Amino acid sequence: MSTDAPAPAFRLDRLTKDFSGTLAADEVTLDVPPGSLTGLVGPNGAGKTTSLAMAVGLLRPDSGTSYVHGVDLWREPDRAKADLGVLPDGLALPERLTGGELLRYWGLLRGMPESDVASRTTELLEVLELDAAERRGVLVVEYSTGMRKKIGLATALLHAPKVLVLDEPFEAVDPVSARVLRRILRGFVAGGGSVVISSHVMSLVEDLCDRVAIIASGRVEVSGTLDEVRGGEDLETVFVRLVGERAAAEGELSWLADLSV
Ligand SMILES: Nc1ncnc2c1ncn2[C@@H]1O[C@H](COP(=O)(O)OP(=O)(O)OP(=O)(O)O)[C@@H](O)[C@H]1O
Repeated sequence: MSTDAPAPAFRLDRLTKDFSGTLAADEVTLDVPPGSLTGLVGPNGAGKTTSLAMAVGLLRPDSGTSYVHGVDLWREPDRAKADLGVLPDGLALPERLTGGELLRYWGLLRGMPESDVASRTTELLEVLELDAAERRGVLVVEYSTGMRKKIGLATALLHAPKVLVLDEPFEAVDPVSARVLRRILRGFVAGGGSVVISSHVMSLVEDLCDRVAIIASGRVEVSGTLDEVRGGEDLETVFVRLVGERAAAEGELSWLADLSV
């Protein structure tokens, strides 16, 4: 066996899901090396959320599994999930709590020591700029979409996981917070952590990620380092070529073409 490449920190291994005839994920396979930041991109309905949900244990695959540092997540979920921080799509949070209360609840549920939960909660609320809302006693149910995304991220980070899986973490997040988040993720990776994010923003993936996978119609079309996948072009060009661009039909949306009064 070759000893060249380190064992992946996170592996999606032939994950497959058929929703009553819709093959949402077709043997989706992806290796995330330790200390890397992988961007998962693909058009709407490509299977990103389905694949990530199966990979983190939120959706049972028809077949295939995932491994967190070699631990089979579907065979040993408790062990695998201890090292996993997840921001799922459409996170359902206990809403009648403040952000701080939610993090405390989450941390104690994870079995963390109270003092760690308290100090990390304070720090996370401050770094993610949720501390002012906390002082006003704002409940999560009253949070904006971006604030909900940030408190979701805080729950993913609280227990210092080794692998982060974040479904569209930058969606609805303001530019200042996005910078903070990029800084957090870069620091996390520099410390040996591994990250998978899904995103529709090619420039963000090119700026942040060192690896990328393009998924279309439930299949990983290409994956590798950013440079391998781009092959000298920009990511959007490669993406559109692989995924296929819909040609404009003559007269398309003609009712929008002349809005003169
Ligand atoms: N619970 C479900 N029941 C039936 N079909 C589903 C279900 N969830 C997803 N699908 C279908 O599976 C396919 C993949 O959906 P998925 O949400 O994984 O795509 P995605 O790449 O995350 O899309 P987007 O970029 O729009 O978020 C789509 O055809 C979708 O309609």
